[in-house]
Amino acid sequence: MAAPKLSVIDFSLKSLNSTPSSWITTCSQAMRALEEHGVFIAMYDGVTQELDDMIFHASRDLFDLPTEVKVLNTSDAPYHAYIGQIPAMPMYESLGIENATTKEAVEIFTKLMWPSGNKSFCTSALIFSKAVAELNQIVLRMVAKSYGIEEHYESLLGSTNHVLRFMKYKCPKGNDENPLVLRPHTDKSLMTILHQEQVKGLQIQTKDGHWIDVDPAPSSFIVMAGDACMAWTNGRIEAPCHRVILEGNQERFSLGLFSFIRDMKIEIPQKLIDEDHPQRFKDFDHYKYLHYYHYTDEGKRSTCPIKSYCGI
Ligand SMILES: O=C(O)CCC(=O)C(=O)O
Ligand SMILES: [Fe+2]
Repeated sequence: MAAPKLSVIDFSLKSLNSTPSSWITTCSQAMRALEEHGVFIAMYDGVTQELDDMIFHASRDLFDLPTEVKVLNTSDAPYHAYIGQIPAMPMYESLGIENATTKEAVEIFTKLMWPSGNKSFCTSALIFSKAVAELNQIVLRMVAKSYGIEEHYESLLGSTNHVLRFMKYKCPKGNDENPLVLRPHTDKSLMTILHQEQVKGLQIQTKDGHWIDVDPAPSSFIVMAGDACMAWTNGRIEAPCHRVILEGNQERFSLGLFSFIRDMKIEIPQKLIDEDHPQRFKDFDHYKYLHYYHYTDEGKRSTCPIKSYCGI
C-alpha cells in the first residue's frame, strides 16, 4: 500500500480571488482534508521568498541572544512565551509573541529582546504574522461558510490572540541521543499554521496510526486544527496528533502562528447540533482549558484533554 500523504491545496491569493468557483473548489478541498485528517498543506503566496528569508534570519538572531535575555519573554498564559532549558527536552527552545498581528505588541517584544532596537526583526515578524493570520482567517471563513456558522465565527474573530512562536531544535549530538525532540501531542489552539525551514522533522499521525513526514517546501504552510476547533465544530474536525523527530545532524528552525480565543466563551453552534450530531462538547473558555491542560494533574494525564475538560 502506498504511504499516506497529506493533501496539498493551492491557496495562492491570485487563484482564490480569480473566480467565485475557484474559491468554492478550494473550500471543498480544504473541508474534505480537515474533516478527514484535521490538517492539510496550503501552498500560499502571501509570504514572499524575501519575507521568508527575512523571518528565518530574524529567528536566528533571536536564538543567538543570551538565555538571560530570552527568559524575559514571559506571559500569564501557558505555552505563550519562552520555553527552554528543560531537562526532558534538551534540544528544544522557543519564544512567543502574543497579539503578533499588532504593531504595538511586536515593538514591545523587540524592545525587550533588543533594547537598542532591531528594525528588521520587528518588521519581518509583524508582516509575517499578518500574512499568516490572513491565511488562518481564509481557512476559518471556509469552515464557517461550509457549516453556515459565519456569524458565530465573526464573533470569535475580534477575540483572537495570534501567538507567533519561534522554534529551534538543536541537532542530536550522538547516535544514542533520542531523535524524538517534541513528543506526540495535539495543539491546544483553535488553529495552528506551521512553517518550517529546509530541515524536515515534523510528522503527523493519520487516524489509522501511520506517521507521515511533512516535507519542507518553499511556500508550504501546514494548516492544522487544534483541540478548540474540535470542540467548536462539535467534533466534525479533529485535531491531529503530531511530533518532531530529528535524525540528521542539522539544527531545525520552524515557526507557528497559534490562534487562541480570549475574553469570551466558545459556544458550540446550534447549527452543528441535530439528531445525527448530538452535542458532544459544552461551551468552554479557551484560556481556562489551557490552564486545565498545563497545570492540573487530570489535564496533564488525560489522553484526550479537550474531551475530559468539556466533553459530554
Ligand atoms: O516545529 C514544528 O514543526 C512543530 C511544533 C509544534 O508542533 C508545536 O509547537 O506545537
Ligand atoms: Fe504542535
